[in-house]
Amino acid sequence: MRVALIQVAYGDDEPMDARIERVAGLVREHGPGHDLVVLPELWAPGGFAYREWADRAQPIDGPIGQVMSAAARDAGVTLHAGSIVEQRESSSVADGDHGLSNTSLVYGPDGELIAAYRKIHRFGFGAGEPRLMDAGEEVVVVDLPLATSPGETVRVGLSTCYDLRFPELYRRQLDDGASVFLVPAAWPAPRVRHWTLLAHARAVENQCVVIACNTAGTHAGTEMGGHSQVVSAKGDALAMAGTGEEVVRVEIDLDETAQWREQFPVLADRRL
Ligand SMILES: O=C(O)CCC(=O)C(=O)O
Repeated sequence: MRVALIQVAYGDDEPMDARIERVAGLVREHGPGHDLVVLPELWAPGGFAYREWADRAQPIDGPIGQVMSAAARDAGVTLHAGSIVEQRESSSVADGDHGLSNTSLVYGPDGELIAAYRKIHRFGFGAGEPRLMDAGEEVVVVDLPLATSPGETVRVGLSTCYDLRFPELYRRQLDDGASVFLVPAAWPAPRVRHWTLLAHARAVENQCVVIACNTAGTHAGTEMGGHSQVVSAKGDALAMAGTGEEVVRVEIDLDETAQWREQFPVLADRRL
């Protein structure tokens, strides 16, 4: 499986509309020839731009979704478009809810929406996400089409940033058949060691590939950590970005995951 992670860098001075066009251009430029392109969490509204989130919220089929769907189609790739601040339909907003979710969107090479995942674990310890957004409740595992091998799919589990700290979520995804975990993030620089450590831990303990795309640059006073990474099911770093804007390209041998699980059958020793 050929994958490109686009580690987007941004600051406070780039208007959201300009960034949406710029990132769509990056998908069109770097996507062709890959099976999957992955973008970071909340790259359009700003991962830590709490004050702007309400104004920048959109429904799933809003302007960001439309531009990302077109970019996936033009590039002929499956696109994990990172996440948006989703303005949910009033029918899905319960009493006391904010009506907003941190929602990841995945499009197929035909531009159709394949999956949406609402971040389950909200980051901020009472401020930020828990104060402004509602927690997702659904574990999402989905078969993604491989654009360069028509008819073939890979089963992936979706999660977002802070979710990486909660191993039980990944066990659920594993039990639902995932062999790859996709993790967009806006993970800050001061804790980037946790980011790399936890991605390796999730890969090793579940014998799954981890594809984790972080943000770069500094916005809303928060320096992002970069270091987007792809970790094999054996726990080897197949690719690791630096700290700036970067496109990381990697070819993943999906057969190696099944071979490793057979060769070192640790999952068979679980006691439930
Ligand atoms: O867990 C962390 O250290 C960072 C999490 C985060 O920034 C997020 O979920 O947006």
